[in-house]
Amino acid sequence: MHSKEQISHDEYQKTADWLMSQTQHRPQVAIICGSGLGMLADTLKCQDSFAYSDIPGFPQSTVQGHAGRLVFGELKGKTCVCMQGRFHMYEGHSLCKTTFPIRVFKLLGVETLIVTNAAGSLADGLQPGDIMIIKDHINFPGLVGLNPLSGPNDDKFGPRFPAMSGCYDKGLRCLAMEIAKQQGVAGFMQEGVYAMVGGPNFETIAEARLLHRLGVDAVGMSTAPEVVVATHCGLRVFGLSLITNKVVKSYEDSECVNHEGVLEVGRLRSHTVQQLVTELISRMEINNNNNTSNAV
Ligand SMILES: O=P(O)(O)O[C@@H]1C[C@H](O)[C@@H](CO)O1
Ligand SMILES: Nc1nc2[nH]cnc2c(=O)[nH]1
Repeated sequence: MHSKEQISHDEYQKTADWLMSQTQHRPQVAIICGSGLGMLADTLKCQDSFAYSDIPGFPQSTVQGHAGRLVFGELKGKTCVCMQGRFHMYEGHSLCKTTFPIRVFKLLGVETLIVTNAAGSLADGLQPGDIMIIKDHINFPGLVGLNPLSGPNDDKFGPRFPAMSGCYDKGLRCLAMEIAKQQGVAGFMQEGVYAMVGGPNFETIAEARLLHRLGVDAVGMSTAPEVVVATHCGLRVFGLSLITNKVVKSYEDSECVNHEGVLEVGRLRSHTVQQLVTELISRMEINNNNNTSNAV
């Protein structure tokens, strides 16, 4: 079911054209807010915002903690667009739909994508409340063919066989670490590998042990398809996971993860994430060669 649906170039373009007719903002940076991290959009000045239900072609967000609004605005001299709420495979969306906004952003002239998510930690050194800069990912659905790029390739967006090594920009990762040190939060920040699983259930103990043995530092239910599509169309990507819980790996452990707890940690750490992302956007250099006039 997931690989069959195709979205034509015209459909992405129609949505981009509609947005450009509704706002003067021409974003350079797009931000996707993970569960409980929607407040990132509040930092934008001179906002124009649109409910997903009002945007032609946009899917609808159905998850608690994902408001379902696209917010445009200015942040530290950069024009940004922020998704307050993302789309997950487990909601029943096709992977093309979950990643629909990414190609629209490309057509709007976006150059850099910042993805955030809530994730459970497998690494012993990552505690709830820690922030993991995503160094790389394992896209489990992608490994078995559930990939938003399946089906005929749209050459206007990118190549048939895109490379994914280096898809999380090293320069931005280093800059984020430097900022964390300056902001005094480096003690609870480290780089790691994120793995996407399909969800919506959390992991069994045996699954958690498997992921741990495979070298996964944090696990969640999103992000990888967005990053695959962004990398395919040439966007620079920065990603971070807010660790909201430890994934239970022991049969002796009676703790149980739940979505409310995930949202709560998001709220507790929201200010830190906001400050980090704001400073990163302020200090990142933008290559202004990806404006709407030469976007594919
Ligand atoms: O949108 P993200 O990846 O932040 O959401 C995570 C994964 C599930 O959707 C949810 C579980 O609580 O949080
Ligand atoms: N799969 C998964 N997703 C999460 N999102 C937040 N915490 C978790 C978790 O423990 N597992």
